[in-house]
Amino acid sequence: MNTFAKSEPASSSASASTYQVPEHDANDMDRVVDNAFRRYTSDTKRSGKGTAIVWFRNDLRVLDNEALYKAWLYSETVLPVYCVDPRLFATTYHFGFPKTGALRAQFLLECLADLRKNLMKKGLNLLVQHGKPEDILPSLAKAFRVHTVYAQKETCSEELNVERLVIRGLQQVVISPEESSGVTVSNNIPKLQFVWGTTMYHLDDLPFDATCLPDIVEDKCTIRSCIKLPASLGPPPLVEDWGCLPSLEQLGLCSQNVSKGMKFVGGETAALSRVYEYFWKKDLLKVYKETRNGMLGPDYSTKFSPWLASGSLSPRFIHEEVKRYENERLANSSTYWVLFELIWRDYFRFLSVKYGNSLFHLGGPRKAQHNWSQDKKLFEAWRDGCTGYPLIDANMKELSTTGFMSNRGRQIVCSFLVRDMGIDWRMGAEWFETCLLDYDPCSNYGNWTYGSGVGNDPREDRYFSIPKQAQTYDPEGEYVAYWLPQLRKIPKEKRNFPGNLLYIPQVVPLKFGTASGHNKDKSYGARRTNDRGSDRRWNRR
Ligand SMILES: Cc1cc2nc3c(=O)[nH]c(=O)nc-3n(C[C@H](O)[C@H](O)[C@H](O)COP(=O)(O)OP(=O)(O)OC[C@H]3O[C@@H](n4cnc5c(N)ncnc54)[C@H](O)[C@@H]3O)c2cc1C
Repeated sequence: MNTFAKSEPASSSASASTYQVPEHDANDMDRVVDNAFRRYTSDTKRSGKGTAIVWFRNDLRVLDNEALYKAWLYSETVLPVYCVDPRLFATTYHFGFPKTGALRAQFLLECLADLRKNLMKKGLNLLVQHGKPEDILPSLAKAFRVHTVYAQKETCSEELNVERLVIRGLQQVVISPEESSGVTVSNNIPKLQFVWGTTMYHLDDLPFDATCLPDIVEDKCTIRSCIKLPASLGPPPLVEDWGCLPSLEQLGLCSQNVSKGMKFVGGETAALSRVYEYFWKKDLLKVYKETRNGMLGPDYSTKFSPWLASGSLSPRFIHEEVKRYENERLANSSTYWVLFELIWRDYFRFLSVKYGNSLFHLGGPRKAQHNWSQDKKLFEAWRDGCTGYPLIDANMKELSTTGFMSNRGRQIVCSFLVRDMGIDWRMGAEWFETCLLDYDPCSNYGNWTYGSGVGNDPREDRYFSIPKQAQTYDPEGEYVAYWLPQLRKIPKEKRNFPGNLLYIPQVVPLKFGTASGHNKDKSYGARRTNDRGSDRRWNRR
C-alpha cells in the first residue's frame, strides 16, 4: 500500500501574539465534540452485507456525514479512506502558484488527524494512502471485495475529472460471486455512489433545477436535519497498516508558523468548538449583523469558513444550532443573517452546477470582454502587500501570514486589483487559491467573477473606494497599524492616509478619487452609491 513514513504529528500551538481560533484547550474541545456526537446518535440497525468504502474528500467529518452513514447502513464493515492526491500539491492552472500553500496543507493535516481520532471514537479508523484516488480506490475495492464506494459529490471540473477516472478504474475491477461473500455486486463491478453534502440546502430539494438557478439569492425551501449515526460504526475490516499522515516536507512544502493574527486549528473537533464558542459561550450570534464587516480579531464574524471548506463542519449543523439558539436565547436579524450568508455559500455552489467551467474562464459566465493586464510587477506589489495603500497592504499581509482575510478585506483587495490595477482577475483568484485556508473553488471563483464584473451579477461595477472603506471600517487605523507596525507612530486618523513620506510610494493612482484625504472622497463616495459593495446585494432578494 502507498503509505507515508511516520512523521512528527501536526502541531497547532499558537504564540502569544496570535489569536487561537477556537480559544478552547484540547480537553474542552473533546467535551464539546463528545456532547455533539451524543446528541446526534441514533439506534438504527444496519441492514447490509460485505464491505463498503467511504472515500473522504471535502467532507472531513463524522457528524452529519451521509456517505459514512450509508456505507455503515448497507454493509457489515466500513473502510474509511483518504487519498493524499499529489495533484493537490502541484501548481495552479494558469499562473503556476502552489496549488495548496503551507498553511492550508497544515490545516488539512490537522483535519485528517482529527478525523482519524473521531472515527476511532466511533469504532473505525482512517486509511491514509498516498496517490491518486483512481489508482488507490479500485485496488482497495479489489483487495477488500468492496461492493460500493460512497463519496460526497463535487461540482467543479478538476474534482469531476477525478470522479470519472475513479468510475473508470472501478469498472476494471471484477469481483467474482465467490469473492463477494454473499453480497450482490451488480455485474460483479463495485459501484461508486455519490451523496450530496456540501450545502445547507439539498440539491434535490431546490424548487427548480440547478441549471435554471435564478440570478438572485432566496431562501425558498426547507433544510434537512442532520444525519444521526449509531454510537459505534465498527468493526472496521482487518487492515495491516492504516498509514501515517505525511509531513509538510513530504508534501514538498516548508512549514510556516503563524506569527500574528488568527491561528486556526484544523478538524471537526475544533470546528464544533468554534460553533459552541461563538454561539453559546461568547454569545456573539446575536450581534453578528452589526460586527460582520469588521477586520480585526477573532470575533467580528463566525470564522466558520475554513472548516466549512474542508467539510469538517456541516452547514446543516450550523442551521440546527442557529434554530436552537433562537429557541433558547433569542431570534433577531443577526441570527437570520448567519443563515443568509450560508445561503450565499450554497448559491455559489449551485452556480457552479449551472455555469460549469465558465466560472474559471477570463470572460466568466457573462463572457465579458476586457483588456486585462498581467503586469508582473504590479501583481507582485499587490500579492506582497507593497502597493503603498495601507488598507490593501495590511489585508494582503494578513492573508500570507494567516491564510485568512475578512470578507470586507477580500472585496476591497479584489476591487483594487481588478479596477485600480486593471490586472487579470484570475491572477488574484489563483493567489487566493494558494493561500486561503477556506479555499473553495465555488466560493472563490464565484466571488472573484462577481467582484470583477464577469459573473452573473447584474451590476457590472463593484468599485470599492479605498478612502471610503478605510473611513468606514477602520476609522482609527487600528487594523492597518496591527499589520503594518510602522504606522503605529503616526496619529490614528492619518494611518490610512500616511502620504508617501511616511510610507511607501503608491504603485498606481486610484481609478476614482484619491487616497490622500477624507474630504475629497466625500463627493466621490456619495456619487458612487454602490460603494458599500456587496451589502447592496441584499436588495436583490
Ligand atoms: C474575492 C473573494 C474570494 C472569496 N473566496 C472564498 C473562498 O475561497 N472560500 C470561502 O469560504 N469564502 C470565500 N469568500 C467569501 C467570504 O469572504 C468568506 O466566506 C468569509 O470571509 C469567511 O469568514 P467567516 O466564516 O467569518 O464568514 P461569516 O461572515 O461569519 O459568514 C458565515 C459563513 O457564510 C459563508 N459566506 C459568507 N460570505 C460569503 C460569500 N460572499 N460567499 C460565499 N460564502 C460566504 C461562509 O461559509 C462563512 O463561513 C470570498 C469572498 C471574496 C470577496
